[in-house]
Amino acid sequence: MNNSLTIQGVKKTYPHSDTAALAGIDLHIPAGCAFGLIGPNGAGKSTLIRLLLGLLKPDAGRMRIGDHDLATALPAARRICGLAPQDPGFFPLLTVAENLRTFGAAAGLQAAALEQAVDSAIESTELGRFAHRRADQLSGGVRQRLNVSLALLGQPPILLLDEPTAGVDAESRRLILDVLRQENQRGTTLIYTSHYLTEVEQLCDRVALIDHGQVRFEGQLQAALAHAARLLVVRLGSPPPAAMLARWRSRWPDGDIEHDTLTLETDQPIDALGQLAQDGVTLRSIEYGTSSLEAAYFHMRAEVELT
Ligand SMILES: Nc1ncnc2c1ncn2[C@@H]1O[C@H](COP(=O)(O)OP(=O)(O)OP(=O)(O)O)[C@@H](O)[C@H]1O
Repeated sequence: MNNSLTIQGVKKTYPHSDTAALAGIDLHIPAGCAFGLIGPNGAGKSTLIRLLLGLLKPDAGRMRIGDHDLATALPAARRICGLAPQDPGFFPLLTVAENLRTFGAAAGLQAAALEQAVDSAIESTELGRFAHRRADQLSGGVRQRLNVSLALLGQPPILLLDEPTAGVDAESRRLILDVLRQENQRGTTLIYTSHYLTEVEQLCDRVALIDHGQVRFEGQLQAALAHAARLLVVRLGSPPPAAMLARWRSRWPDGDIEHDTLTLETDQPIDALGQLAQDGVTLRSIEYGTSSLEAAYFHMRAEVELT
């Protein structure tokens, strides 16, 4: 089965808004990939997920899920996607098991297949002891486990997960990540949005940074991390005086200077440190060669601000 996704030239402006939520998105998400969508609040991540689910219509562009073009075959595309939305849509007065049965039936599962799908979703998210508890009486972590288990119903080959660990305790968070990793190892394609970059780093093999409705970086996680490994991050004793700041901005036009922190992408960290020593500044700490998605994220965001 083809469980890749392709997004071409997708644009969306909400009614009564004068800025585009998505200003032309092109992405290809390969089959079986764990794809992290990252970006600041309001970047357009949830809008993209809503468009992929057909909850919104794009103003321009095309989207394919598997072999299905969303403009002409939305129901078929929806059938191969499981969704964990940012605001869970389950019924508060129904129990966990009743919610699962209701959603499973709505997705077309029946009789023994429905019971088997419900049991399997409960088991993988360890919801057994909450099966008969009403959804509105669940803690935050267990609610999100239910949200994820609804996405898993019937083992769809594509999962769209919009911040499924927001507000979740460490235990439920680990459980959710483990479940998603196992799904991905079975070949399920994941599209995963989160503000927790360490999670994205643990789970995903490709990432896209979205900002102001545009893709600012897309590629292998390892490429983003390699990028971060060339970052020199220097924390100064105090913010540089205005004249020095101006000198640095012309010396390192691509550098980022935020209060008392200078970030440069360079292969020559010793040269840069030598120049700082000549300027006579006090250094509080120096980092080079560390690679985390968080470091890469801040650098990519700084680059966006420069453009
Ligand atoms: N229903 C709506 N009506 C009007 N504007 C909206 C609506 N939903 C989102 N927006 C706007 O569209 C832009 C993109 O929002 P979106 O929710 O897609 O961002 P996001 O990256 O998911 O943010 P977050 O990380 O906070 O969830 C923002 O400027 C937001 O204010």
